[in-house]
Amino acid sequence: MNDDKVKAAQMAVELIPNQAIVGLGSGSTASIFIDLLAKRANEEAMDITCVATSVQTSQLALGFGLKVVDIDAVDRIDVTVDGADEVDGQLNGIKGGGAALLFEKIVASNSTKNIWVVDSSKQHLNLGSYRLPVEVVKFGVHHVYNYLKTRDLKPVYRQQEDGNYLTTDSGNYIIDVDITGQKDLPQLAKDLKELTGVVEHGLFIDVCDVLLVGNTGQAIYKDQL
Ligand SMILES: O=C[C@H](O)[C@H](O)[C@H](O)COP(=O)(O)O
Repeated sequence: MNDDKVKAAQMAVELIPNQAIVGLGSGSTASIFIDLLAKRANEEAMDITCVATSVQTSQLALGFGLKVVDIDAVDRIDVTVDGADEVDGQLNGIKGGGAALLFEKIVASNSTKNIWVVDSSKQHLNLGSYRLPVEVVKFGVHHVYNYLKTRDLKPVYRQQEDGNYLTTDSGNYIIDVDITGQKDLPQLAKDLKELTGVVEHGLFIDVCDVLLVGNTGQAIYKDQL
């Protein structure tokens, strides 16, 4: 287990108040957080209700004994803790390396506070080292792929180990694109959203409120930047 991810997850667990409705992210760092949250909730007899961002996360949390409810069973999520694939100096990020970006963005959008847990390898001055995941409905996907090619985004279908295209929890495909050289990311985010067939993309702009960095023990608050 990566110690830096554990440290970031530990820092996040300390920020969860009793009786909170907690959004559970997806990926390896979020999974560590879920484990530690379950332990703390058990030790301190906390009353925590969780909303999961993927089938895998839901199963993991239930396995640890956490109470998991459907997102539509709650009015609002108090705090969501999630990982990220890349984060810039303004706390904007790329997510979706684990293909959970759609549910992650829905949960994040309905959360009062979003905490990201990372190790410092995820921090970059500008986004683009990580390929941006774009979630696309299966019908007509190749037309979207071709369009992304014309935009010089160097699209690549995400594949499983067996060579088949990976299918998300919502039954869609993921196309990973190269955003190096894209100067205006908010505009790119809009353009991608407007593209028929695109369900969501992994650019999370102005979403993260607090970034917890494991190796340095830093807590970076968006409103203090
Ligand atoms: O779809 C997956 C998520 O966006 C993850 O939060 C992201 O990939 C980071 O995962 P990890 O903590 O495993 O690096």
